[in-house]
Amino acid sequence: MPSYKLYYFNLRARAEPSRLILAAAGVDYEDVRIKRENWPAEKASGKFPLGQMPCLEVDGVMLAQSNAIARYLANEHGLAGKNNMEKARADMIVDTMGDLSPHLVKIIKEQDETKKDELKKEFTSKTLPACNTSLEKLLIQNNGGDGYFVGSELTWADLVFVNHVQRPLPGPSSVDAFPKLKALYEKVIALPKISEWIEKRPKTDM
Ligand SMILES: N[C@@H](CCC(=O)N[C@@H](CS)C(=O)NCC(=O)O)C(=O)O
Repeated sequence: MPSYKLYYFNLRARAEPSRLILAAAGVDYEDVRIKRENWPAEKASGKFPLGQMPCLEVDGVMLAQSNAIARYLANEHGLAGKNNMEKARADMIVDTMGDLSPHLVKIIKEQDETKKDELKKEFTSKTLPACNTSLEKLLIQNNGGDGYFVGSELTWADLVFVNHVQRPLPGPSSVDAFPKLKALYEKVIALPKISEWIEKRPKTDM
């Protein structure tokens, strides 16, 4: 088993899918959480290939880009899908959630509180429900929506979905109106390795 070091800020955000994958796989790793005040020096050190985090160090080799890292870990630990079609469906579901990122970044970066509230309202009333509608449709295409997103076993798409539901905006109730998604969320967070990680992980705002 390689030695893994996962570098990020003390946040769930872009690193949490990889942490959930490592938890589901029962793999040991070093969860390195760099303090904001130390980041400029770390960034300037040249250690991080793109000058950004998350990064995963695998036996001394650095990988950047959160989705590339998560997909690599999923492939390594049997959570990517059983064949290329399953893998492509898992990617499709992950990318569907990834389409929300620019909206979230815009909200986080907005300094004007009135504009921020407007963006949040737009996100919670339109953007997020549209995404969840698409996700539920994709879920129902597999086993009528009563299993996992892909095939017959847990994949990283289900774990990225857990992080999607637990996003700080608009809060953990975002799938209440989507019964199949809600049932999937509850099933995945109840898996022993996942519930253990959620219980013990550092408590952060996002
Ligand atoms: N597309 C990249 C984006 C990475 C990214 O934006 N990282 C931010 C934190 S979420 C960062 O490192 N910011 C500090 C900086 O750019 O100096 C990914 O998904 O990993």
